[in-house]
Amino acid sequence: MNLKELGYTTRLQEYRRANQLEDFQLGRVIAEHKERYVVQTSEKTFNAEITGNLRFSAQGREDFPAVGDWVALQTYDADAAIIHKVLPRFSMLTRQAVGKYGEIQIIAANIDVAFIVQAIDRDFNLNRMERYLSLCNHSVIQPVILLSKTDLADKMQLEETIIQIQKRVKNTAVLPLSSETKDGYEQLEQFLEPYKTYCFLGSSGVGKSTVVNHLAGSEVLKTSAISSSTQKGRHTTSHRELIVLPNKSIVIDTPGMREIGLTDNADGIELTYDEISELAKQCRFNDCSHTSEKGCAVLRAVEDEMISEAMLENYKKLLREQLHFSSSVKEKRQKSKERGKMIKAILNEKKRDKFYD
Ligand SMILES: Nc1nc2c(ncn2[C@@H]2O[C@H](COP(=O)(O)OP(=O)(O)OP(=O)(O)O)[C@@H](O)[C@H]2O)c(=O)[nH]1
Ligand SMILES: [Zn+2]
Repeated sequence: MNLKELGYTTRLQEYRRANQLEDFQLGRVIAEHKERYVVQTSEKTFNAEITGNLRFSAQGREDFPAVGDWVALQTYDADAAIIHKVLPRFSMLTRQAVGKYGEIQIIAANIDVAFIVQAIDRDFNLNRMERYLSLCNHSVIQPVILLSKTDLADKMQLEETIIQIQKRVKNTAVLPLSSETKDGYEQLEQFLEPYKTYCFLGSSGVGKSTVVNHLAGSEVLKTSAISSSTQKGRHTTSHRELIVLPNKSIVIDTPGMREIGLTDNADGIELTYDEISELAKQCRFNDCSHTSEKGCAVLRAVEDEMISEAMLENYKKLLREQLHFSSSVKEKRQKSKERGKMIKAILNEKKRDKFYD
């Protein structure tokens, strides 16, 4: 497999040259296991760890490698390597780390297109869809909505659902798909370009793995079938989350997600709700909260049924959430700064005491 087949671009090549990384091997992270990484190079896969330097200079999760990352590595054994550098990402999908408030988790790096998968049955939820859209819009990731399991609905329900989506979500392709009947697969395959990287985002059980398996064909189906359900206790090399399809598109398999908390994401939200953002410019007050203010252009648009009230409510909710995240990050930074100052003061005092002893 050459690097191009893993998604290597001329931009990365230029970066490698400009930063004297040509003595290192280059590879893409295809799986991650608690600071241990499986990296695919043009020749083989390596089990890799990061250098101590990289770990100690890391300021947050963003500085560690993630699945989809390009890394410069030095091999030291038949299948072991050390990661020296994470190459700049062109996109990064993040969410709030579950159970760790104010911390981010990287879902995947260097993604071109994200399919937001929702099944037409119980899973379908417009608010959640907008949440995923905000995630994609925050980075330069093109979102496509994949409405799965369409065989579970009749024609009318399908049509109504698509209209419902299009009313709320503008400028985004909606692809109805059934892995049972194969309806929609032709259209899906038209979306998949060689050497570009895709991921399928959505709740558990919406049919993401089934789609990837169908696209991959029987040969990769085996590896996918193993990697889908429980990943515990398996040797890292057998597990890969980055799959190259027969048409040379690259798919990063992400786990089903129950929670998708937003991180520092105001721009992603504004882009997702560009209609509201545009209208807000016409509100009488600059800091209008669009709740009860006089001269609010957004509320007027809701009254005129130009935009839906549910959409406005979700917009506000997401904004509140990301504000909360941002301020808790700030608070954390402030606290650690204060702690640093305190330690410094104590050390200084000790020094002084020594001086007078
Ligand atoms: N009726 C119907 N069932 C489907 C379809 N696609 C998948 N399923 C079924 O839905 C269940 C879940 O499918 P998966 O592909 O494992 O779902 P997933 O999104 O990958 O789930 P996680 O791996 O947990 O994230 C399986 O029992 C599939 O057989 C479909 O198009 N129609
Ligand atoms: Zn307003």
